[in-house]
Amino acid sequence: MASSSIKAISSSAFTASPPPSQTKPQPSIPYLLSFLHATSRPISLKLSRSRSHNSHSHSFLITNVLKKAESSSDTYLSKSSQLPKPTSSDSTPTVLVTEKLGEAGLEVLRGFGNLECAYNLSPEELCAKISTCDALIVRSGTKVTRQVFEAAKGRLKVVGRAGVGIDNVDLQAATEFGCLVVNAPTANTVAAAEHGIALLTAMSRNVAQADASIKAGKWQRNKYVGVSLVGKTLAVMGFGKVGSEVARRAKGLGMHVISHDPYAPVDRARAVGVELVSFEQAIGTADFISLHMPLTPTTSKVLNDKTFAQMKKGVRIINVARGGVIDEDALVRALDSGIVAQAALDVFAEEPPSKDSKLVQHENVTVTPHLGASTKEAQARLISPIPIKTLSKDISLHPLTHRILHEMLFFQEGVAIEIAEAVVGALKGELSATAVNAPMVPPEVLAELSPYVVLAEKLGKLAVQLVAGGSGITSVRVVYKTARDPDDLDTRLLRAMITKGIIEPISASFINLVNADFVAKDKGLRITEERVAIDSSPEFPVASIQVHITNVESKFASCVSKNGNISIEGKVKYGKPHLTLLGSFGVDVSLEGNLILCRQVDQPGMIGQVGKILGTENVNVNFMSVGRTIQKKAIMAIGVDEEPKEELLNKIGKVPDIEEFVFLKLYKQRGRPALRVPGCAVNLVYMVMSTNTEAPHNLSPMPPMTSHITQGSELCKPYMYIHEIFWELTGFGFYRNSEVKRDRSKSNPMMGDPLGSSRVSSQKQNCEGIIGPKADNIVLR
Ligand SMILES: NC(=O)C1=CN([C@@H]2O[C@H](COP(=O)(O)OP(=O)(O)OC[C@H]3O[C@@H](n4cnc5c(N)ncnc54)[C@H](O)[C@@H]3O)[C@@H](O)[C@H]2O)C=CC1
Ligand SMILES: O=C(O)C(=O)COP(=O)(O)O
Repeated sequence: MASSSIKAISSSAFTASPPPSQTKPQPSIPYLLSFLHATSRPISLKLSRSRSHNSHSHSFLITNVLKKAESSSDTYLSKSSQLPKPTSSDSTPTVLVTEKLGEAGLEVLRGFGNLECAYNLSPEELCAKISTCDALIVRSGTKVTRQVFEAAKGRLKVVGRAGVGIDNVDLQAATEFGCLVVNAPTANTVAAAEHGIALLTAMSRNVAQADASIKAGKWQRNKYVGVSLVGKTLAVMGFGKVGSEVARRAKGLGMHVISHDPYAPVDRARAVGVELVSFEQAIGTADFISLHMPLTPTTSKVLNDKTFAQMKKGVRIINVARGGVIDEDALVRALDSGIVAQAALDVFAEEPPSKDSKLVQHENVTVTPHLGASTKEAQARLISPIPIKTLSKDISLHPLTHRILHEMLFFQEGVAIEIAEAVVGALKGELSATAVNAPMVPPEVLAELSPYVVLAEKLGKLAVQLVAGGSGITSVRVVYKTARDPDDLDTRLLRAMITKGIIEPISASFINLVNADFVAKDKGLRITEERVAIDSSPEFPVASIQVHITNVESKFASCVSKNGNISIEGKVKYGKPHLTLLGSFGVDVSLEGNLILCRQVDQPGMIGQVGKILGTENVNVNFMSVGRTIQKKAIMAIGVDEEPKEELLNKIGKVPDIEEFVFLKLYKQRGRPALRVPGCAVNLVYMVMSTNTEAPHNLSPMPPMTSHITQGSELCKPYMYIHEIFWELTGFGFYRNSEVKRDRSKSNPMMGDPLGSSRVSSQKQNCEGIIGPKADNIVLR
């Protein structure tokens, strides 16, 4: 059990630096759940639409703790106080869509909140509108600049890019403002690949030019002799989703396909029969070059005078990626000199390009107006290579699971639905699977970390309240005791929640996974993390979390450890956060409600005296714990539901032999802290399918659960339903309020122990037990 080694696992070690003067992130209107807002509930309450929390209403006894940071952000704080506070009337989120989106996606958005479609807005008009919007959905035609985030005045929580390329969104600004950016990375892949192939074939046979010629009354058969594709070498630059689909199709046309992509796995390319080669080899040997990389500082103008000079004379270029990856003036020169025989372009550095653009007007250039993603199927409809009826006949399934299975196995959803669901999910406080500027925490990691996430935020809140006013926090050390290997413990979420717990109560900032590190750095707060390896079962991710605040004075001397730091430690017990160490004193206090901590002489009668004071003032005590210390001292921790009046606290302070006491406000958890994680349905259905195709028939609704699935669209119900079952019955820590309890007498040994081990692998087995024919081994109440 003893700690065997200590090593730093990661660190967001920030040196105090003055915050940028003009670009302060503004606080969000705190009605959204989870990581996207400041709220008393740290984790998304699934399917809930309650948005009535106002973090600004919490009063704290501590002031001036982040003195240094606050004094340097006076302007920001005073500005923030002018922000509109949420009211019940504006609690329905507003989503602004600035470019054409498929009707199916708009329908999802309408079902969730206020939808406003305003196309062709000028930058000024967008800025004027954005402060009334919670989400913005754009395609490639809207530039979401820093000015837009500034103009949003903290209300904008998510930007949805209905497509792949996010080069039109200022990601740095979004992150600084704590605004999540999500995209729809898969729905238009096939469309873009097909357009690439369309341009390849059209260009090689002069289709566009010949079409224009014949419409102009000419018949020029000799002029438009084309080139054949079969046996020619195509270099696919960027072997990602689109590039690999282009490669697959080009091989079908009999081409020899090579690819350059510094990050693509060799195996994936080999599986398609494509050889990965160096940049020079790719451009030096290809007859056709098709561009499929993102526009980044590295790929900007990657085709330029120098690289055109390295190409085979007469090479043909296709660009369905981004105009900026080509130096367009250099391409005109290469076309004029004959190095490049032809080019087919869907994208341009400036869109739309100027009417008299030499490139667009060049006779050897075929152009389309950024149409890569523009098919009906990509934008809105489902693509179904296998008809539903065929599938249903082969595998007899409950209707509830149809949509999930089809989508998983056979369907690709349109961009509109993909982005609408991502944005709605983000507004509900879920971590999005398509987040672009937040770390992706896989669903199974999220599931097992969830109780620790609650603990982390509570420890942050507690620690900051133990700091005496006037001493600025600059350095926080977090220690995780864990039996897990470093690779098996992702602490970003825990660090973000500790940061949130420390900073939010004492400043106008709001913290989420997107901006936690940025805000900490901005406030000159250095957070370092350490791992203490313990010799025990790695079943649980973390055995305990310690928060140490260094170089500060405390208002409760008992929480200062021997090395002079404010030190607290917490553990998750039975799915609930507990305080287990205060300074050098062991305690065991459930971190719910508010907390009164007293240090007293260890003698009979103390508990009675304090209890009597609380009782006469009608303050309900929900728990009490006394920890003895050496030297005849004791620490008494009292959990109270209400916030006691100041006179009452003074009375406690006057009890003889109470040497010091502190009141800490931790807020009561409202509702059931639970987490809806995208992707669970897929895990579950995968499991069901792989083990028992009959099982979905047994997904008949269980009454206590159905109340949770009545919200939301019909379309979502199967998901919600399966999420409910999955989490209620298998996600450890989610049956916190005893809604789900195993009745051992009815346990079915064939089905495994449904509330047993909580590791991911066994969760799947547990699901089998629960979703299988005999689900009566679970009692719901
Ligand atoms: N014209 C249109 O309407 C559409 C355009 N696109 C664009 O197509 C491009 C590719 O999209 P996806 O395949 O979905 O993205 P992806 O992220 O799946 O693939 C991009 C690939 O480029 C590779 N890459 C990154 N840097 C590279 C470099 N320096 N050299 C070579 N390869 C590099 C990456 O490793 C990755 O494999 C993006 O620029 C996207 O914006 C996508 C959809 C529609
Ligand atoms: O998804 C992409 O990257 C695209 O370029 C598609 O752009 P669009 O949504 O059609 O404006």
